[in-house]
Amino acid sequence: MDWLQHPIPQPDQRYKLTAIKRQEQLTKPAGSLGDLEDLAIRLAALQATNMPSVDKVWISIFAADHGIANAGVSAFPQAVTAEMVKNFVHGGAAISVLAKQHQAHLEIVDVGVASSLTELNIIHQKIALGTANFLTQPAMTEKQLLLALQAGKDAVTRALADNSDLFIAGDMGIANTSSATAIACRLLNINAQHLTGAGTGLDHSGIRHKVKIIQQALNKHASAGDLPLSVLQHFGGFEIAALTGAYLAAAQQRTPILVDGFICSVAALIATRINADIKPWLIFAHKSQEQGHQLILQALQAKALLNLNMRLGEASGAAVAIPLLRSACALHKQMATFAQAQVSDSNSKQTKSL
Ligand SMILES: O=C(O)c1ccc[n+]([C@@H]2O[C@H](COP(=O)([O-])O)[C@@H](O)[C@H]2O)c1
Ligand SMILES: Cc1cc2nc[nH]c2cc1C
Repeated sequence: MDWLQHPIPQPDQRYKLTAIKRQEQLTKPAGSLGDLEDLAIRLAALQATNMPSVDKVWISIFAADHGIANAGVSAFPQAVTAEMVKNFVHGGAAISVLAKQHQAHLEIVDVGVASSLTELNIIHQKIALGTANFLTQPAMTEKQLLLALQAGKDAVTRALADNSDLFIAGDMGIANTSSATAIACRLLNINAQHLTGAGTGLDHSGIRHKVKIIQQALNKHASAGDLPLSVLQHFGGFEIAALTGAYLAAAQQRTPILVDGFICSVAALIATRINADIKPWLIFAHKSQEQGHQLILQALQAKALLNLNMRLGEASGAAVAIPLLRSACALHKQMATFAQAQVSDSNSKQTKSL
């Protein structure tokens, strides 16, 4: 698995400078398009082009189950993971609607759903029938971890073969906020109490129980240390490992990444711990309502584009941000410059009327 350590290129500074200059020349007061200007400049540098575009968007949803679901940490039963995968395929899920609305390619990858999905038209890379319960043992073996990371890389290979100019990944897995929370607690050295949230909708006593379980697991695996791959192996899940592998592979291959909510941001955090050079390739779409997301974003020194109180996962928060990226690119490309439109710029002499 030496590919994990492959270098990640820096964004292209020449295209960045050219894009900054162009933004200064467009017919608007300097900086008035705010974060949309930064987005266009970032995308120009990442895509190494004068005119960035996000016309071809690729979305991979990684689905898997979690042994920790047995500990009663989710408001929903484990069966929902498989049921939602069917819903994705049949077009009824939020991400199905959003992918269609934005003409994005949507694929579902089964990396560890507990029930058989062989009849479905999805990518079949099932590693096991869910992770082991990390309360009692490591969530996965080292071999399983490597397979899950590879499944993420494989998704990027398909995205690039399709000439995608933006990569989005999403997660589906009942109990995966417990997995993601435990990982973040260990990587950031924070107690479970400060990071644990409601996930799919636990009430106060449900959250108290979830905190207890996650803290117990953190104590049990104290000797696992805080190296990112060890933490991932101990706390899971297969879809989080696939997200991590996908993000690293996308950045290695110069593809900008639009990151979804809490679970995806934890995968992004793991990826930055494996190779900090990934940072500029990660565009954070939204701040999830999940309690710990703000702390993860802070740790990554990242500002999310949107704050819509969403907490769905399945790449939905990233998908709703696609039009923002498209607007940023369209403005950058199509607005007239002051010279072209013969509009006086801020340096022009004021004509004094007597
Ligand atoms: O990404 C988020 O911000 C997010 C926040 C809360 C819940 N989810 C989704 O809900 C599921 C996990 O929630 P839970 O309560 O079962 O741990 C999983 O399928 C996630 O995609 C996702
Ligand atoms: C219904 C449902 C849909 C989801 N989509 C992503 N995670 C989810 C969790 C639940 C429970």
